[in-house]
Amino acid sequence: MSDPVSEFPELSAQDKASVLVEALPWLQKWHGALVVLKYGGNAMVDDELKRAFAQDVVFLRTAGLRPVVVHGGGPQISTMLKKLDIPSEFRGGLRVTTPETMDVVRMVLTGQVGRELVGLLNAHGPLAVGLSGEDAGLLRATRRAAVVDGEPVDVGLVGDVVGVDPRAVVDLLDAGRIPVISTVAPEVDDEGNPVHGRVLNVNADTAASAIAVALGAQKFVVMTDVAGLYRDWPNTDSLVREIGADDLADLLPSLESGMVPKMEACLRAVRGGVPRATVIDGRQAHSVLLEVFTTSGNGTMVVP
Ligand SMILES: Nc1ncnc2c1ncn2[C@@H]1O[C@H](COP(=O)(O)OP(=O)(O)O)[C@@H](O)[C@H]1O
Ligand SMILES: CC(=O)N[C@@H](CCC(=O)OP(=O)(O)O)C(=O)O
Repeated sequence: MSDPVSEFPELSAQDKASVLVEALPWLQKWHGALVVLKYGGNAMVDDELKRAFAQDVVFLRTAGLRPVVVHGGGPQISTMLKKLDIPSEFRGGLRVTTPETMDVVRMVLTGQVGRELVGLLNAHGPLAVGLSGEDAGLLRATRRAAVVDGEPVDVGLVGDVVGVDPRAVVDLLDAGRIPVISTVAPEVDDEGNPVHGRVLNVNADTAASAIAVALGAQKFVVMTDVAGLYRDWPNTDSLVREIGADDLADLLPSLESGMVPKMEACLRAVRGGVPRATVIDGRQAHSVLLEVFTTSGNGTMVVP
């Protein structure tokens, strides 16, 4: 392989050295750490950003961290449903999922979005392996209802993760691979017995936090399409840099729908033992690297 050329010829040698030196304590702190990254559908609509994300994940792995990617794909599911002329609506932030819609959700998440991410990561070497919540009993979910104006609403084949068996993910990490997980989950009944042949559509933020807790992750990072959590949305002066779990729990009821599953996921992660959960701006190239390896960090950090 020929030597790589500089991607940033406009930076001085001193600037480049400063960036590397600033990263040193963070490289030491996070060496060996298991980090779960939730990659959202809205953060993956631009090819350049997707490639930058793949570079960041491979960077983490090369620096000795253990990254696990959990992805969504809401916009991609909506695009495919439209192409197939299947009507689609959201109630209480959840997609109303008929059996026909579920086939498309599964096809798009596992067969399209997951495959694309695996391909982008593997442009750097044979690292990524894709799996879905259906593989090796990774996820189990029960049916849930959305709540709209205080009333439960039937949203069809939508689930809540009630169990995670992370052993397949750990096996891949131990083999030096990067697991890439799509969040389709087999249905179980209230006793935990499988409901044969049925899979459920689960919100990817919520599933990612359950996976982070089950893996005992040291860090949970959720990418989105805003700079972070705004206390007083959409007032851009109200960006929250750090928030404690109790403060966040008090704020949750006042948040609007898009941010609710994300912040709930962060809260569940820290309450489940993950020391830090961060929401970062997926529209900024290399936001993962900035979050993990710089002192100023990025986005909104939730701490216990
Ligand atoms: N308090 C808030 N802080 C930040 N974003 C908010 C807030 N309330 C609502 N939002 C909206 O939530 C959106 C993020 O949610 P969503 O679109 O579901 O993301 P994704 O597809 O990345 O999972 C933001 O783009 C923003 O429009
Ligand atoms: C139940 C439900 O709404 N599921 C989501 C699953 C995908 C997802 O969560 O994707 P993002 O992370 O890109 O939003 C959906 O069907 O869109």
